[in-house]
Amino acid sequence: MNQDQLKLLVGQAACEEVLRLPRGQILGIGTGSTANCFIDALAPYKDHFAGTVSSSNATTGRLLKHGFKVLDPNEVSTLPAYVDGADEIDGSGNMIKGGGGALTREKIIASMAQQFICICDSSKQVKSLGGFALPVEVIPLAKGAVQRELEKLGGTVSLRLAKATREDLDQTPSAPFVTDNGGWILDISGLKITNPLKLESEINQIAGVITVGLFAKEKADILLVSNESGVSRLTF
Ligand SMILES: O=C[C@H](O)[C@H](O)[C@H](O)COP(=O)(O)O
Repeated sequence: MNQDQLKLLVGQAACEEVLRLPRGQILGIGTGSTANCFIDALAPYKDHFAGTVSSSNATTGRLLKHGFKVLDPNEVSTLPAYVDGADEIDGSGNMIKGGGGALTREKIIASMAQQFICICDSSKQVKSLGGFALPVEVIPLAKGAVQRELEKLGGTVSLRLAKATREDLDQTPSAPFVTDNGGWILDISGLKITNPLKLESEINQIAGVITVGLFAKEKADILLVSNESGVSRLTF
C-alpha cells in the first residue's frame, strides 16, 4: 500500500469512529491531505451531524462542496470531537502540526473539542518530536525579532516561502507563504524536543508569535494510525 492508500484507509476508519457519536452534534474538522480523505469518506453521512467547524479556508471549501453545513466557531461553545492529521506524533500523543500552514485555527478548534482524534499513517509516528521542522506562525512585522529569539533555541530558522508549501493554497511562488490569518511562518529545523509542553509555552510567550505548531496542551486523545496491516486505535 502506498501513502495515499494508507491515508484513505485511516480516513475511512475515522469516519466509522465519529459515526459512533450521537446524531445532531457539531464536529470539528482539520486540514491537510489526511483530513481531506476523512471529509470525503464522511460526505455520504453528513446528515449525522448538525454542522461542522472548519480549521482552514481550504477545508471550508471542501466541506461546502460536499454540502456540509459549516458554522462560525463563535456560534459554537463546545465540540464532541476534532479530527485532524499531524506531521509528527509521539508516544504520548504530543504532535507537530502546521505543515500546511493551518496551525493556528487548528489549535483553536482543537481547544474547543472534548477529544482530539488524530489520524495519520505510521510514517508520522516518532519517538521524540523535532525531525519535522517546527512551524511558528508570526505577525509579519515581528519576523526579524521572533527569528532572533527562536534561533536561541538551537535550531535553524527559516521563513516559509510559498513554493515550499502546498499548491492547493494558490500562493505566489518565492514570496512568503501567507496563512489564512495574514501571518507568516518560521520553520525551525534541527530541534531536539525533550519537553513539548514547556517548549510550547516558551515559544508562545515570544512577542509577535501567533501560534507554535506544537500541540502538547492540545495533544491527541485518540490516535487512529494506518499501516500495511490495517488501522490501530490508541488512546492517550
Ligand atoms: O497545517 C496543516 C496541518 O497541521 C496538517 O494536519 C498536517 O500538516 C498534516 O497534513 P497531511 O495530512 O497532509 O500530512
